[in-house]
Amino acid sequence: MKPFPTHPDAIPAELQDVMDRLGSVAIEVANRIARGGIDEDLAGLCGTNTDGDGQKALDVIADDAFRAALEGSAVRFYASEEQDTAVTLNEAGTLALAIDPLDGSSNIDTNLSVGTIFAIWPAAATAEASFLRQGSELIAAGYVIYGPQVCMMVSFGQGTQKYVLDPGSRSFVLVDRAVKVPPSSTEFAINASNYRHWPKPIRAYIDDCVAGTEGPRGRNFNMRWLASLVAETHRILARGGVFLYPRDSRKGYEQGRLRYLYECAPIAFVITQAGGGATDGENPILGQTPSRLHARTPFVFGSAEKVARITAYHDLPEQETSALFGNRGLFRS
Ligand SMILES: O=P(O)(O)OC[C@H]1O[C@](O)(COP(=O)(O)O)[C@@H](O)[C@@H]1O
Ligand SMILES: [Mg+2]
Ligand SMILES: [Mg+2]
Repeated sequence: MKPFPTHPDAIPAELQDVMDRLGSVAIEVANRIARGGIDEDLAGLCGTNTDGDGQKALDVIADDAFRAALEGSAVRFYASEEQDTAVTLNEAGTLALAIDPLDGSSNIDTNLSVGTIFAIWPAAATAEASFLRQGSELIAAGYVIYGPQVCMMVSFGQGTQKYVLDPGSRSFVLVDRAVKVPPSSTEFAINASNYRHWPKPIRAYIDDCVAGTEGPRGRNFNMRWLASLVAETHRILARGGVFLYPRDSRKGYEQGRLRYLYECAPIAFVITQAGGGATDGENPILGQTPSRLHARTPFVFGSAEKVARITAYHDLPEQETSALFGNRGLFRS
């Protein structure tokens, strides 16, 4: 049995082959995670990547495995969060694939969900031309979550589909062909330890949520932070809410933390195909063009109405965002 079933919307054969290869590696990675600590230490530090992030053993294992499996496929250019530059895998290939081989790697030793995020564009003449373009030109994107259940969420531009790994047959099974982000929820996700570094509109939005029934929103909210983008995305696809990783005043966080190619563009594609919203706080993520492979961007995504509300906070006059739950113009209209 093929690891990734034939897609109901009949995707091109070369894309189907790439999905099979991604599916098989994901199954291998899931098995390796399940056996972590028995014969290898997957959380052991083994270097730093081009962004200066510490690399864990599993970051490198996953990157090597995906790259090796895609050799000989239609993937011409392979750009990974773990590599300095894009790698040419097949001069005759027609696709360009960007990957975060292991997302949420600070969670490996805590046995919380981690994942793999991928984005596929048609290949252009060079790697730069293939990757430094708008996210709206993606032809496919998705992620695998290695959690209590292994799932793949993927979009080929016609909605978002959910697959669950059947460990018995070692193949992904389609369980929902039109996943939708629930429009309402009282949950938000942000790393609140950075509050003092955030821009005013983000502080104002969170102040109003935290004020609960006593603030301008007039209801209580709940907060989550898993430090694993795939796990946050999966929760938002299941029950709505909003995720924020804004730019902040710390050195190196001028454009937030998350990378456009390997994280934000693919997650934005999956979320918007599921009816949600995805911006940098003000403008749609998929309308942007990264300036370099490892470019970062502030990232806000989730239930469309919440994402739009956060954009509206950026349009408020300075005196309204600087006052702790002051008379936000938003609520007077
Ligand atoms: O530790 P912080 O600053 O809260 O950042 C958490 C974010 O970093 C990430 O772990 C970055 O991903 P990597 O593990 O691929 O570097 C995201 O998954 C997560 O949203
Ligand atoms: Mg990541
Ligand atoms: Mg990673």
